[in-house]
Amino acid sequence: METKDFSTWLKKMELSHPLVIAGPCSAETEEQVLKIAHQLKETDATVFRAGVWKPRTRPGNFEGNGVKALPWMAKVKKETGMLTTVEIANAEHAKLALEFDIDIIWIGARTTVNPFAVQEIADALRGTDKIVLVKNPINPDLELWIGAIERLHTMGIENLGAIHRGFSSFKKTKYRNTPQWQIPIALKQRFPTLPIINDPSHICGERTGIFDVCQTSLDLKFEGLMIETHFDPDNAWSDAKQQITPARLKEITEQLKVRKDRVEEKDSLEKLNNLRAQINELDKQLIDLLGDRMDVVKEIGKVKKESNVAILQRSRWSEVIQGVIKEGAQHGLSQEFIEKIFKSIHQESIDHQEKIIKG
Ligand SMILES: O=C(O)C(=O)C[C@]1(C(=O)O)C=C[C@@H](O)C=C1
Repeated sequence: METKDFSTWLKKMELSHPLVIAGPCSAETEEQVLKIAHQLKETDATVFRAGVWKPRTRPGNFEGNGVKALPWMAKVKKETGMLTTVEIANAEHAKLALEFDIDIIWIGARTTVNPFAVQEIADALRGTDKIVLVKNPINPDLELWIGAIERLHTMGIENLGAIHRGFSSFKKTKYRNTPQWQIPIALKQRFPTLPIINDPSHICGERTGIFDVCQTSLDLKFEGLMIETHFDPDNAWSDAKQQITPARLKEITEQLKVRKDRVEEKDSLEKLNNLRAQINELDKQLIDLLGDRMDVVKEIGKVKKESNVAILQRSRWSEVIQGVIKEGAQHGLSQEFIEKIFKSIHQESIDHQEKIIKG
């Protein structure tokens, strides 16, 4: 599967810009759906999205109009020429989406987490030539995301893609769902041709920040954007805070910069090569230093073995962390970054000392 070309469906669209999927969080009424779709005709949007079945975290919220809204999507396609897409969460939804000729079907984040549900959907969609997009699971688990894509591929579905909507976290951050960009990047490394669509609406959870997340995703070579759009966002029946108007969508896509794959100008290329040579040298020094540090850690391991002392030394480790955070700040390095790196270093130290103590 790694070597397959998954981008055919996107290439066939012959777009001169990243794919834009837009439309309301929920299909509220036929009038609302059609009004938004007609306003989107003035934008770069090629695909119209609307939630028909809405999985909600807590009960008592609007859970979508269900099958009743599917003919509205057909009307959108007929009146505007846009392709249509809805989220499905089970095999029954999958069958209905096929029956109503929805062009792109996406599997939601809360469904991707459940391999049984994904398998039932894959069975229901077996052999379809419709495009199927898989949102990342709500938990940061790349293998689960890939597993869902594999289940669909095994059922003969070739037109595949992924949607990155960020990941739930217990820790409060400025995002509704933290992007954890390293995860979609790792997906791209494994499946270089698999189109990945970014969903800044669910990452941000509010309007501000949408532009920045879009720009980051384009800088990381994502193939498209899915943005929740409503003519009256404040009065939307779901996710009111994160929807934007079609006019704002137009502004955003006009301001976004799509960058080239690589540097072509001779002078810049020379500069870049020089800087990369410096990076190579510095990386080598970093590894040498890490190796030296680990040699000292191993010596400490021997002392601990002789004295029968525990590997984990919490107060010493706090002292180390406090020191490097302070040092890092002087170099403009964030506390989060330093903590992440030193957590890995600490783990490696513990692994080495365990080997010494046990051996
Ligand atoms: O100072 C020690 O006791 C060590 O073993 C070194 C080290 C480190 O990597 O800095 C490793 C494990 C301990 O929890 C604390 C610190």
